[in-house]
Amino acid sequence: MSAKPDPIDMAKYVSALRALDYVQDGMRIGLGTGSTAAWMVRGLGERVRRDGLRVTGVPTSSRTASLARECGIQVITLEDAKWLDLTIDGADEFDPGLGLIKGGGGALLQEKIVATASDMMVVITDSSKAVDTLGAFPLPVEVIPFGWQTTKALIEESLIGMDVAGRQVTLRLNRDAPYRTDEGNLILDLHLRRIGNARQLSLMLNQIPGVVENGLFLDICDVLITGEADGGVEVHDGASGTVTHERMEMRNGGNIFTNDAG
Ligand SMILES: O=C[C@H](O)[C@H](O)[C@H](O)COP(=O)(O)O
Repeated sequence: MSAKPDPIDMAKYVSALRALDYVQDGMRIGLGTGSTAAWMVRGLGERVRRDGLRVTGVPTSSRTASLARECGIQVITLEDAKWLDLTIDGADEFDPGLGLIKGGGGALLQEKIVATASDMMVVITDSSKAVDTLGAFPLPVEVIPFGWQTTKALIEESLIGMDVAGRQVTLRLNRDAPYRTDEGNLILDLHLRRIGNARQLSLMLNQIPGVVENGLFLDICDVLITGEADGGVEVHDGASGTVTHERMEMRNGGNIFTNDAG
């Protein structure tokens, strides 16, 4: 890192660097998408270049693929890798049970496929994304373009029976045009405000013809790392339920964090 980032970026950087402790030589790693995951990709690239770490990466978006290559990480497809040791990715929102909303950057489909094909998923976040109940962040749903307005109407109708606090559904735009995912699909954002039963909602959404996938990641995250701008980091292990607090000490004028666990 050449310049000190702003506090939110610092928190993202801290969590990303802590997540690299899970990386071992020879691993096949799912590379997430978004600003937090980008710090992880840069950090991983540094270890490849500096330490000779040998890993292969399966990116979850074309953006991450470009960044990984720039950083000197060997990129392979999921078809070639077939199964992964570890995925490290960000999230838009997380609850105390490690349920997530993802897809704010439009990469939820590849992210869910890659995370599900991994022995372990480590999620890197900052505390601004913590919620008691999911739903404050609009839930992204990827739909195919064919008949998308019908799909949207079916989603709206199905939401009537759901335990949610809002029911507005909007088409995601990129400037004035519909946003397109890497797969050429569209994103509908569901403004639900509070999701009472995430599991039921996820099942309902994925049963609607035209829906490809939704951004609820349930029972997928194994470890959630929450960074703070001052170098503090909380590591929540889903399997054991333990939550540990550590401190990443800055060295070299804030350019390198090391883990002085305490
Ligand atoms: O589609 C995007 C991904 O789900 C991201 O992981 C998520 O939006 C978090 O992104 P960021 O780290 O930029 O907040």
